[in-house]
Amino acid sequence: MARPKAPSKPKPFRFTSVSGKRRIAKNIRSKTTPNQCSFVFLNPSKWSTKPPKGWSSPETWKPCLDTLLTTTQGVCLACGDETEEPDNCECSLEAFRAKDAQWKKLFELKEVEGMGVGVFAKQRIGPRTVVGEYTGVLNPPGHLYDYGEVGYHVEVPLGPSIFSEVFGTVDATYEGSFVRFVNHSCNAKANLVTGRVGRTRVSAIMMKGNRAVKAGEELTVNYGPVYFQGKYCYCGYRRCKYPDPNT
Ligand SMILES: C[S@@+](CC[C@H](N)C(=O)[O-])C[C@H]1O[C@@H](n2cnc3c(N)ncnc32)[C@H](O)[C@@H]1O
Repeated sequence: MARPKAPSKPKPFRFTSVSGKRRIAKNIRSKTTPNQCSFVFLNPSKWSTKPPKGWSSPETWKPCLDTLLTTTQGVCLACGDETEEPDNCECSLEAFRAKDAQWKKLFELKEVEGMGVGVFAKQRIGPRTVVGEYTGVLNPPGHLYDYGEVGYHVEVPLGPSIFSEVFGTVDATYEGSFVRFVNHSCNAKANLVTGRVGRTRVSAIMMKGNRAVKAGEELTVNYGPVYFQGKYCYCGYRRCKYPDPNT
């Protein structure tokens, strides 16, 4: 599972501002420009040659994508195989990612007042649709915010077992897919899920079983209570759980 060849020139994301102008997207706090990237990769120099605490078989430790992300368990997010038997499906990660690369057919990025950029559907997206993979650089356990910005990370279990207690984080601060722009709502219609495609563990956004987004509607997920410790939510839902008392 070598890192795929990166495109020669990284492409930034563009969004439509509230005034209707097309702009290059920036990260909320650092104002750095994230680039589009359709795969998960790692920088071996950030990973210790010693196995992380809790790693099940220290003698097999090797900080590479094959060791960290190959799994034979979990639901396949490409074909929906739920049997936890990866031999039932031969889904290809490349094909899954190639479909994701066409994201602009289904979604567009638009400014959401007070929340930066958000993801909007161009056409109806139905229940249980896998919307896109959360991609970026895989950071080691315990390095949640060392190399990135709060808000652009997802935790991912490492090693062959889905019951692993060792977690890394996929950091999309500088490189990631369009799903890094998905905002939080207390009435979210999608979830962030961890599954597999073929034999590779992936994190992706998936529509809930009973919810759909209409054309023109924003796609949102629930970030969970930990994210909102000490922060306010501006989702605007009438039963918002973390409202700003001053608004
Ligand atoms: C994964 S990013 C989403 C994309 C982000 N809007 C952007 O422009 O890059 C998460 C960040 O978006 C903002 N955000 C998303 N949903 C929010 C909400 N419901 N209320 C307040 N801020 C939100 C916060 O700054 C959060 O750290």
